[in-house]
Amino acid sequence: MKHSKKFREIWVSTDSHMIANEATKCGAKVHWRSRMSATDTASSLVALQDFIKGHKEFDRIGLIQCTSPFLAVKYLNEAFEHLQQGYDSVFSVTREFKLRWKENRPEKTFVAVNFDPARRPRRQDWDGELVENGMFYFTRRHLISRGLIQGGRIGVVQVERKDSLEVDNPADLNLARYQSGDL
Ligand SMILES: CC(=O)N[C@H]1[C@H]([C@H](O)[C@H](O)CO)O[C@](O)(C(=O)O)C[C@@H]1O
Repeated sequence: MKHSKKFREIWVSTDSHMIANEATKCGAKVHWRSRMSATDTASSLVALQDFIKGHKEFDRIGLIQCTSPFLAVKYLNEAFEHLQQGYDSVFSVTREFKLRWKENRPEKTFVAVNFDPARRPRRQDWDGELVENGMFYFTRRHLISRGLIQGGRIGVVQVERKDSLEVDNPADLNLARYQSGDL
């Protein structure tokens, strides 16, 4: 984020003194989360709503999730270009080539969701699908106030598969360590 030199201010939203200390050491400002937005089940939207309540000065806000360790400046630069072109919200996605199936209950039968089994696509013949990878979300204050992270004119930044890992459990953390050469 710092290396992109595009942010007016960088804030870390937390209720932890340890994280706040680290943030300050790195030159970020600290937003102390309200109790309601610092629970295990609070969504990012709730955290954003909590942030804008205390910071009326920002119209555009970028939420960078620390669970995406392979964030790169090139992706942020692309997001900024989109914002300059007039997009209201821009978020990160990865192109996936997954054939998805849905379970019918209670019959326990299955139907294809995103392809026709009679005409199974090959990756090479298919554009695939854009899937959120949780790396970042740029948005506007008025959208957050309305309970939206994505809205208005919506744009995306495509992140390479190798950079799109999201850490959600200990196995992901091991993978991230392995990928970054820490293991
Ligand atoms: C901005 C946003 O909505 N963040 C949400 C993310 C993203 O949906 C996910 O990272 C996309 O891959 O998921 C959670 O962490 C989750 O479900 O555990 C909840 C969090 O509120």
